[in-house]
Amino acid sequence: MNENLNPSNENFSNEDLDIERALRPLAFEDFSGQDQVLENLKIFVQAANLRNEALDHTLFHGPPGLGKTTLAHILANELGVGIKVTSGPVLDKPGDLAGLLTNLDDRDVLFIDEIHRLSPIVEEYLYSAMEDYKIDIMIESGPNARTVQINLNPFTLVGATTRSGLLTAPMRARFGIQSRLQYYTTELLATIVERSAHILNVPISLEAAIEIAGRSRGTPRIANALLRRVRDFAQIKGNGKIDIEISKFALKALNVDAHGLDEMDNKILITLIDKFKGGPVGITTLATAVSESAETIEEVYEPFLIQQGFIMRTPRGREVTEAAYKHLGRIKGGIQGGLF
Ligand SMILES: Nc1ncnc2c1ncn2[C@@H]1O[C@H](COP(=O)(O)OP(=O)(O)OP(=O)(O)O)[C@@H](O)[C@H]1O
Ligand SMILES: [Mg+2]
Repeated sequence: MNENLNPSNENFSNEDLDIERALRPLAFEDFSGQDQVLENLKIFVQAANLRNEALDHTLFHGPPGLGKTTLAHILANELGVGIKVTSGPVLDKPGDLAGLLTNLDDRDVLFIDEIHRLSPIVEEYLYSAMEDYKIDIMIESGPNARTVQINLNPFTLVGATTRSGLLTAPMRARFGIQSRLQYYTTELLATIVERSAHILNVPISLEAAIEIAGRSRGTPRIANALLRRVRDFAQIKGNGKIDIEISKFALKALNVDAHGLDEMDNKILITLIDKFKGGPVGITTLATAVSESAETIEEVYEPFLIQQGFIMRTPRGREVTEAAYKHLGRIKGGIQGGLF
């Protein structure tokens, strides 16, 4: 799993990751939001269960912390099967993959996180496993070396990626089900915060849940992380209950952006304003200016900035909006927009 590699949770401790696991929904019923995705998955799972077949290979893509790993585990639970978990960078030899594949029981889920980071040899090896549930295995070595074909149990590959643009076309084509996860609304995140508070056994007011939700960058993982930090403040500085006052106090002390924007979000907006007079500017130029890859900006950062109305995509490139100037306390056509 890539829990330590993505921008939204790099500062989390091990304890945080344990709690994150405890807060993870285990069934369709506990999972809020992503309605369209969920409706479809429920039907596909029901049909697969009815026919006693493996679910079609399923790809989840979308920004970090929106529920891809969670959904992979939910799928296995709802199919009533086992799950084996690995990730693209870990699987560096076809032999590793063969070991996993031959140990799958009928209809099991194999979850490959960061599937865009599979090595080309491993990826190619996966193709026949996905398509025909067959793999070639090399036995013996030297002059007696030969390959034998092994039949696998029918299984479901669940892939997750934050960077679907980096998936090869043949890989993508082998997923019968492909779902893109979207950012969550504040209302939805507030219900997730309330559910998590309930699990953590800490009382919270609706107003406080909404306040925390609104600063969570549309992302359940961030909402849960903020909730845990606010809970610390409530226990040490307050009376243990999370109300709006202690929430505001804690979020201010934590230096959380009013919209939950992270460092890179703000860097992108500030760069657009200060270096490019607010744009429009091409994505590659912008990417170079903020030292990030164009694909990451397009897939991880930009969708949220667009959804929040801070950036517009125009035919000539990316442009900041009035709201971005306001958010950063800048004046449009300020110093940089003057004479020069
Ligand atoms: N719809 C949801 N309802 C409740 N909690 C959720 C939901 N989606 C995600 N979460 C919570 O957010 C946390 C992060 O979700 P998850 O690990 O599934 O994200 P991810 O998309 O796999 O992220 P990454 O790309 O970083 O791997 C989970 O531990 C879970 O508690
Ligand atoms: Mg994940």
